[in-house]
Amino acid sequence: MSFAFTMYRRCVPKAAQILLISVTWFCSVGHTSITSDFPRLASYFGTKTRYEEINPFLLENPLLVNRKQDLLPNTCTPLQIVSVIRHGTRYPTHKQIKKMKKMHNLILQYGGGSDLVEDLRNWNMWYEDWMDGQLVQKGEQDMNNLALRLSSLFPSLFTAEKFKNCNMTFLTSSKHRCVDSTKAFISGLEQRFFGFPQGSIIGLDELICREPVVNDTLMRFFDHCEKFVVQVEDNDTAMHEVDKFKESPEMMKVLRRISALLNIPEDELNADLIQVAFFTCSFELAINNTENSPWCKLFDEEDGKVLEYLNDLKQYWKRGYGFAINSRSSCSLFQHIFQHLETAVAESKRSQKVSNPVVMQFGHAETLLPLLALMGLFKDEKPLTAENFSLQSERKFRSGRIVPYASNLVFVLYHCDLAETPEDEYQVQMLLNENLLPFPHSHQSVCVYDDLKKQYSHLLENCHVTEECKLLKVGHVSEDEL
Ligand SMILES: O=P(O)(O)O[C@H]1[C@H](OP(=O)(O)O)[C@@H](OP(=O)(O)O)[C@H](O)[C@@H](O)[C@H]1OP(=O)(O)O
Repeated sequence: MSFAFTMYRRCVPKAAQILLISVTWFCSVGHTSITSDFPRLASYFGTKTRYEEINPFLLENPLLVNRKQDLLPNTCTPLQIVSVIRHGTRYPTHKQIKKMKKMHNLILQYGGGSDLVEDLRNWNMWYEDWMDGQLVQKGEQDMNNLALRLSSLFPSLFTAEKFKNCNMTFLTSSKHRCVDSTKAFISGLEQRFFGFPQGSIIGLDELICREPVVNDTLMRFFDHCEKFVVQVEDNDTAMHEVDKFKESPEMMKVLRRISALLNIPEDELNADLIQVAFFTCSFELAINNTENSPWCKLFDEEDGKVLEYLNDLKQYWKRGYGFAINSRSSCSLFQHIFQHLETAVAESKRSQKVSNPVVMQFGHAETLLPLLALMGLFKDEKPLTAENFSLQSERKFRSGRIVPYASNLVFVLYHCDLAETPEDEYQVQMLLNENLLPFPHSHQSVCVYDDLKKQYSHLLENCHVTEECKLLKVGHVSEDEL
């Protein structure tokens, strides 16, 4: 058995882990000078965070792939990748645009007395209702570049031949931003394989499978889960902790500061309007790359932390660990991923070609977060509540680190030639946003496929989404849901 393979055998021995950590540390430290000039607020935008905050070197070179050294050695061949990807950068939703207009009008009505207020008064409110969450041009680039980077990270999987032979699957949620993201991703692949320019409509007749396939049952499972819809989505009391934090001392402090800065009476403002002002700063940066928007000058770093927590509370209670049904509703997607892996392993054992080596599935933050929670990732010891903002300052559940725009969870299945036993031949790694993601049960970055199946047998065998989503009785969510 080779030294390299021994190092990675089973759930990677300690020495290799230290090596991996050192490589990761070196990479991130090596890039601190690039990030130092960026607005500090940009790391507090939660789900409105641009992808480059996670991998800052992409600001310099959006096609740079620097993770090759983290993957399994050459004695292991990638057989398949199965991914769940959030759409790229998008416009604000209609709901947020409405709030933006209200906030800007308040500044026009009351504001005065400082250069900052003057800048905000002169700011052009260019967001319009029709934009409603649609993918922006930067979002297309996000996807195009992601396709180029992933295909260069796994060149043996992303080949022109597999593409032409329809051995790649592209599933998407029905929302515009996801369909357009899928198309932009496919266009990135075409660019790689055939040299088409980005966004080109020139096609090859034989490329019948270049159209995304809409599958809301998988990518918008939350809409199809009655228990989730009734007990969480449509339940006014489910976001209790979020609503409470909107009235918290931390939030009130931010509100009072903004009220004084803008000369707007405190009772004209509320947490939603403060939050939308902060989001406007995020949209200006993510969509237009504007680093000096007057909206950003309203906030200091402490405000950023409070507003990030407000967003994280929503994600936690609506999509994360807050209620069990949030993650249980994603069982079918989880099982679907494993069905792909299982088929690939079976085909490989029969010495057949893997029929579906590339599976790309495009959805939302609300697709990815429940899935990650189902797998036990980013789980803090204590729940996120309105009262524990300070206690949670080092929390794992930071949506901006987990599900920024274009975030992606990738399962990579390998066949390893030098395995000691037949079971050890198949190994899995996970990447989140192109960085190795340790498995929660072992904290290791590689796992034998059979071990992984055992680890998640309770989800693979005992989670039946029709049962999980059945609404037994209408009413409040019980405490044991926590
Ligand atoms: O606060 P907004 O209106 O932007 O909320 C969006 C969701 O955005 P997010 O909370 O994740 O920042 C959006 O998720 P996305 O992944 O598609 O961006 C979600 O699909 C949409 O329904 C909005 O949720 P809402 O809170 O139900 O309005």
